[in-house]
Amino acid sequence: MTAALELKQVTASYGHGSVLHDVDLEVVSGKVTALLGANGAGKTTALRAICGMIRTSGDVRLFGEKITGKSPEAIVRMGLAHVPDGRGTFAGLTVMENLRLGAFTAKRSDFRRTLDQVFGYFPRLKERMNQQAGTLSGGEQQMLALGRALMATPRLILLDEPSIGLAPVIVKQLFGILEDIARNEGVSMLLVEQNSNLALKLAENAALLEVGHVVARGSARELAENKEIARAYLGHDSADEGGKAGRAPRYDFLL
Ligand SMILES: Nc1ncnc2c1ncn2[C@@H]1O[C@H](COP(=O)(O)OP(=O)(O)OP(=O)(O)O)[C@@H](O)[C@H]1O
Repeated sequence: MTAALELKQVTASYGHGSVLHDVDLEVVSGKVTALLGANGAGKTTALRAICGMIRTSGDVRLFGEKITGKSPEAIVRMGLAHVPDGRGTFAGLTVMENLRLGAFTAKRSDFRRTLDQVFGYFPRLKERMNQQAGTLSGGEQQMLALGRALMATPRLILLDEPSIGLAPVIVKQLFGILEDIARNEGVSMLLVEQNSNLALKLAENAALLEVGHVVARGSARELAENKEIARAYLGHDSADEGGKAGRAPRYDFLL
């Protein structure tokens, strides 16, 4: 089966030195892949590189079609949606106006059906459709960011830290909805998440970035059950055992 997303030997920079180095990564069609790593490892940069937002070399393919070098708009039109860190909703626009903006690349005839689907997942957005996005709670804004992405009828969604700043009960609800979207709509996802335990529960596969290099890759279960990785990255860190993020060895057996 063609991968939803495939990166081969991808290098990316902000103009100075490279931040991503020869990254290979895959998202299986219809599945969730988690991209994990410590602060500054390059996770957000990887999402920006995929979206065409920064200078990138190597091969990035969306459902088999090369997208390296294409404009962000062209890539969105090919079926990719990006829910960025900080959510990226327009604070001065209403919920409905934000959702309409999300639909700008979608077929007009899909609008009503997609809107009903979004309101089905997020009834709170329907209740608040005339409210300014900037007045929503953090959880509602994250729902709006996801709803706006869904309005583009994407085949692949890139999610950057959806749980950040949200109360645990809202995070649980949000991840339940992400699971439903992946399962019911067959939408593929690449999920960047600081909360690795949560991400590995949702994802089938995962990759671990360290200073711009992929140092481990495998099924989510393999990564979750690996003691060294768990110690270094998954919140079971222990100073006695020397497991500090950023000092982990390479896990070549998983590459
Ligand atoms: N706009 C930018 N211009 C220059 N350098 C940047 C920019 N954004 C990020 N960087 C640098 O790129 C490296 C990777 O940052 P990135 O934000 O991708 O990491 P991350 O894994 O997403 O971490 P975090 O979880 O802290 O956001 C860091 O060294 C960071 O300082």
